[in-house]
Amino acid sequence: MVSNEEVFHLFSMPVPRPTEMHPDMASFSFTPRSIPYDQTALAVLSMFEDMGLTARFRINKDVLSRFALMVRKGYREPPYHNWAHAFAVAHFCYLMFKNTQLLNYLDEIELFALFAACLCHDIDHRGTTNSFQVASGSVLAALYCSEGSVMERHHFAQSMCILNTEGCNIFIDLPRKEYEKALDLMRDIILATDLSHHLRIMKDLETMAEEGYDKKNPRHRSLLLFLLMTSCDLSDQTKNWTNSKKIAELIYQEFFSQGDLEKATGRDVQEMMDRDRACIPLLQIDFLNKIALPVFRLLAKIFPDASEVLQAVLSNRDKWECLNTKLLEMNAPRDMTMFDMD
Ligand SMILES: Cc1nc2ccc(C(=O)NCC(C)C)cc2n2c(-c3cc(OC(C)(C)C)ccc3Cl)nnc12
Ligand SMILES: [Mg+2]
Ligand SMILES: [Zn+2]
Repeated sequence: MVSNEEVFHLFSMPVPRPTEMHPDMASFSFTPRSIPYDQTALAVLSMFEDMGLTARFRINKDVLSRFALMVRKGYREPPYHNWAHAFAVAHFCYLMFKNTQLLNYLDEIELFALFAACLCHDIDHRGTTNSFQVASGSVLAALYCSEGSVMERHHFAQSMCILNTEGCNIFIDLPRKEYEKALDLMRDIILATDLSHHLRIMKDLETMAEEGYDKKNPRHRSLLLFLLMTSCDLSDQTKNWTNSKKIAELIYQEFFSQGDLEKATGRDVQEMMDRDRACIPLLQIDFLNKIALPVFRLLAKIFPDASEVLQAVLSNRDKWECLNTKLLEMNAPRDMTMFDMD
């Protein structure tokens, strides 16, 4: 639980507009990681307000403050899957609202659920993968491995715990039907952040983009929410090269720590988790080409106003190609030491 002083301090402050917090907070090039940790809870309130969600759903300000502080507190501090990631993910959802006609595609309850899911989608992450949970026989695997998406089920369960905590339920004043819809959406959207779920629906996403989004088609509405969630989850790749390179550093710190654990327990290690074998530029080129770029190509096709983010990801992919070529020419080791290169 968060202290009453913390909550009072937050909800007693007048909520600034996002652009009063940072002049370019509503532009795609803005890096949300530049907002200091202790301003992020206020920034969450500010984005809720600016999207009209607080008014539309009569969200009580002290409930929203308690919710934001509880969610932030629900994150651990692994190198990548921490609160800064969740905040950056939610910020991209806000950017889509500010820079595209998002509410021509989704209705407000879907936006509300998507934004809340962005904030909660990795809560209590330990910096290890689903397969590591199963292989190490963790408590979470014992709880969820029969259904799959072990971590994502845990993230949703943790989110429900917060919503069921006294004074923290931001959906509480919704009529019953909207309340149930919001929680169903939260669940489906958080479960959709499992990479294997995303790979399973890629064909359907491409078909939807080909046919053209049809907001009367419930399947299209679900697919669009999943695409938006994945875009938000990958949005660090839509920023400048410095940000992109920094994120890779954090992700491989997490991956290599898992690899070290797997080596220590005599289990075989994937190359991308093995600090002695991984070639980070090649792995990033592969991930951007196979996973990130297809996502942002689809996003740009459905939301032409978001085309600039696709350009940014292409530019980052090209930077990794240049770096890889340079390292090959220098016949240099392509490990973490490469991070002090520009
Ligand atoms: C910069 C960047 N490099 C990555 C390199 C590799 C991988 C990875 O898991 N490779 C496994 C093989 C089987 C593909 C993920 C990476 N990654 C993610 C990410 C995305 C996730 O899932 C969604 C959002 C649904 C795609 C889930 C977890 C993570 Cl960490 N976010 N940023 C990155
Ligand atoms: Mg996740
Ligand atoms: Zn995530």
